[in-house]
Amino acid sequence: MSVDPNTAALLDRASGYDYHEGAIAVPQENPGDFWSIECIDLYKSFGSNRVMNGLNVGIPEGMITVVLGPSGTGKSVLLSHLIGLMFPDAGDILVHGQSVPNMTMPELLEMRKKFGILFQDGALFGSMNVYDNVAFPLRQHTDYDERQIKDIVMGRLNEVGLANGAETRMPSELSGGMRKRAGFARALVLDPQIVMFDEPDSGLDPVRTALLCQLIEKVHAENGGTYIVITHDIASARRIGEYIAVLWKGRIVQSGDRDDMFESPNPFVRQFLAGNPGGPLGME
Ligand SMILES: Nc1ncnc2c1ncn2[C@@H]1O[C@H](COP(=O)(O)OP(=O)(O)OP(=O)(O)O)[C@@H](O)[C@H]1O
Repeated sequence: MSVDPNTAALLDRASGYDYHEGAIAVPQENPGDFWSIECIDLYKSFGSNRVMNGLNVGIPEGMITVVLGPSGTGKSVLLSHLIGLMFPDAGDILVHGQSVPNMTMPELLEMRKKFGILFQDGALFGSMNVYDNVAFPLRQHTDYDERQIKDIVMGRLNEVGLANGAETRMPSELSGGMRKRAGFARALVLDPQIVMFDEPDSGLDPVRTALLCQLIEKVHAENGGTYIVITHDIASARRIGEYIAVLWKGRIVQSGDRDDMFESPNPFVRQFLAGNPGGPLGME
């Protein structure tokens, strides 16, 4: 399947700028030293819909990376590839230097233990209260007794500001922001090395989005680890993105440190980060 001529022309123009696809070229002596995750020349189509179109990006170890792009541009598909829920038609994904598409099922299951994921709506089990939701991964994947589980669950709930009686409430009794915080606590209970957030700002007003961003930064500062935040919210990217990758039409237009990105000479990136409807990128 070929890329439509307008897209090809815009991507060619974008590739004339310094940073395009450049970041992945940073050498590392040992796998995982610098890049926690590397996506190399990823292609993925659903029928005639090409979603990943030669995507290259590195996710730096130990930082908060924001993957920013408009709706429908392949952000959730990218997340699914990182944890081996989807596989590329071509290209490779390395997690700490190991190729995800080439893993056996047991290796995949082991690799996924590195990840904690906060889904858009928190993805809580509706039939369990907040405490049992957060305890669930511990009961599934560890031999801890209930006293140890309680220590961890209440510690994590305290961290996200939900250890104040909210633990006994059902998900349907929580606000959208509380559901996300409960999902965040659950994503952390197994001490993941990599935490992914799929549009943490979706459905939240600007103040609650800002508070959630503050919480993500605080928890990251306390726990370390590699955080990947998928969003189309530029304010969130500016607030928490130490490293930012701009995704458009299944490719990374530019990635780099926040300051480099917000001072980018690349008109595509400038348009994205300014949220400006006028500019070289269209939303067609
Ligand atoms: N399982 C699937 N089967 C077929 N097409 C899919 C599948 N998953 C995603 N797509 C398509 O891939 C494209 C990208 O979808 P994706 O959900 O990754 O976008 P997104 O950038 O996360 O968008 P949003 O910000 O709206 O959530 C869309 O055209 C979507 O229809």
